[in-house]
Amino acid sequence: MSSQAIPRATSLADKTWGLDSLTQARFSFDSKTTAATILTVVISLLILEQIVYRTKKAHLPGDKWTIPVIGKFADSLNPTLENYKRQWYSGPLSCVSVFNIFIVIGSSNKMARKILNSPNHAEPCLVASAKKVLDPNNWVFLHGKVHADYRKALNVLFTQKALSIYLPIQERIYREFFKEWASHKGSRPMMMPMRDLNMETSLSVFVGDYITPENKKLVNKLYWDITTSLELVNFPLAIPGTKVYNAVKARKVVMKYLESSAAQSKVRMADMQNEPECLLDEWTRAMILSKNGNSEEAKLLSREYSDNEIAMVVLSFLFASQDAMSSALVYSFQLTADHPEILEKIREEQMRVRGGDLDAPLTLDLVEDMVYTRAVVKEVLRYRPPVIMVPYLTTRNFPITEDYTVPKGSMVIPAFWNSLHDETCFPEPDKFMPERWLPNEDGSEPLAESKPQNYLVWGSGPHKCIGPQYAGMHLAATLGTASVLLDWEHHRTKDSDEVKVIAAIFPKDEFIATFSERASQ
Ligand code: HEM
Repeated sequence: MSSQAIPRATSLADKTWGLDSLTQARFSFDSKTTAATILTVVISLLILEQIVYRTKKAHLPGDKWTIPVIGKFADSLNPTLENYKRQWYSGPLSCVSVFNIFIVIGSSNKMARKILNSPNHAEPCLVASAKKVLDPNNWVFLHGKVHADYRKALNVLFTQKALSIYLPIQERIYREFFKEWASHKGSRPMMMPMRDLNMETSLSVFVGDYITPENKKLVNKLYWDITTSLELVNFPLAIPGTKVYNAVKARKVVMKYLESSAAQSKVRMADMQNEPECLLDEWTRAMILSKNGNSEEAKLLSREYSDNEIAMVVLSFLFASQDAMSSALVYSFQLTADHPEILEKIREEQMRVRGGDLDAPLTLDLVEDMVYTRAVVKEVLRYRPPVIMVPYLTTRNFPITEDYTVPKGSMVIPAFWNSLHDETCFPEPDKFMPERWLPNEDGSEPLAESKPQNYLVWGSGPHKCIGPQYAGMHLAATLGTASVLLDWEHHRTKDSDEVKVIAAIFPKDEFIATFSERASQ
């Protein structure tokens, strides 16, 4: 090897140390020594990496050694439910390392809730790339009182009054999409068409007509770049060509549309003659009305939220809801196709609550009456929870149990699967059984409701999901309406029961199905 990389002082003209003699030092290059030095440094770093990993791991289950530098990166590129389950059932706490990020997973109900409810020790980081992708200033990264105040102000967007404005918008979109699904010749993977239905519904509910139909399509397309970049661990640098780079670019464009919508809504709602027609309108009107109010909520709302702040909230709603809702929708249709007797019961209930009138507009009361359909939705979310875990980051050493402290700067991940498959309240947990959510014959609460702390579908603690009412209404209304308008057939493949993870979980074959209008129509 001829390259001479590291200059080494090999002799001095005289043996006295000083600036003069130093400048006279003759440097020569010794390639063997250079190679040896590099090798020593590399080996030392690799040994150090293992020592640090072993020290952090302590007695937790997990690999004894970590793969140098990349750790379990290969697994995180191709996550499978089987691999995850192996990890979750290896102990209430277990660990892995990916790109030298030390990750502790809390899979028992106690550990998962402890992580979610310890805001002084851990805060959500969503996924490693989330701050870059969503903008570090996004409200979801706030903490403590500022965050709690923000949430209180946002509650106005999910009141019964607000939800009743959203429902007709949703129903109009379902019916349009169902027509398209039924007119499609032959079977196809339904994950993307169902994602499109969700995106169209979310955008129309959130920003109404402030974004044109063409631009909604563009936002939908751009948002896919955001979704695919939100892997648990991504290539760490946002350099051109990487998913994170594309996602940041997409977010900037999406934000422009959302900011413009917020500005238009403020103007339209300032005129009291105009009625609120979407979530943005609910917010901007509430801001105007609360200017003179004295309640705590009025004070929180009366602050002037900028177009940028409002747009970031809507972006966070899209981020938080889009993939989880698409996952829930896909599994709702797949599981009901695989269990025709359950679909039949949904149909019976839908015909009953709608009084046989399939054109009657949906109302919140009607959705409330759909007891069985809502039990199906609850079971879909338990059986295939869209969000299987939520990454948090420790902000200081976190003594999570008496004998283990998660080091500061580690990722700490509550995993929900074990809680939702706990046979003490969900007997035969791997069976899809909506009946488990219905009251017992004597009217008492079913066993499934006996440990509400186990139902971690929406998380827990200060960052618990803000949209369960909206999500539950959307899922029951979509499935219920589809059940009376459509027939659908699932074309099962060997991958139908396998799971892939794209932020949320989906059937690996993306649910291949055929839809047709119901013969009785
Ligand atoms: C089936 C649908 C959904 C599921 C399974 C789901 C699940 C979750 C989970 C597990 C979390 C993390 C909770 C935690 O850290 O403790 C979360 C947070 C959140 N979700 Fe949802 N979600 C859904 C739909 C929605 C919808 C429709 C919206 C808004 C319209 C929404 C808005 C949010 C927001 C804003 C947060 C962050 C809250 C905060 O940091 O304070 N989600 N969701």
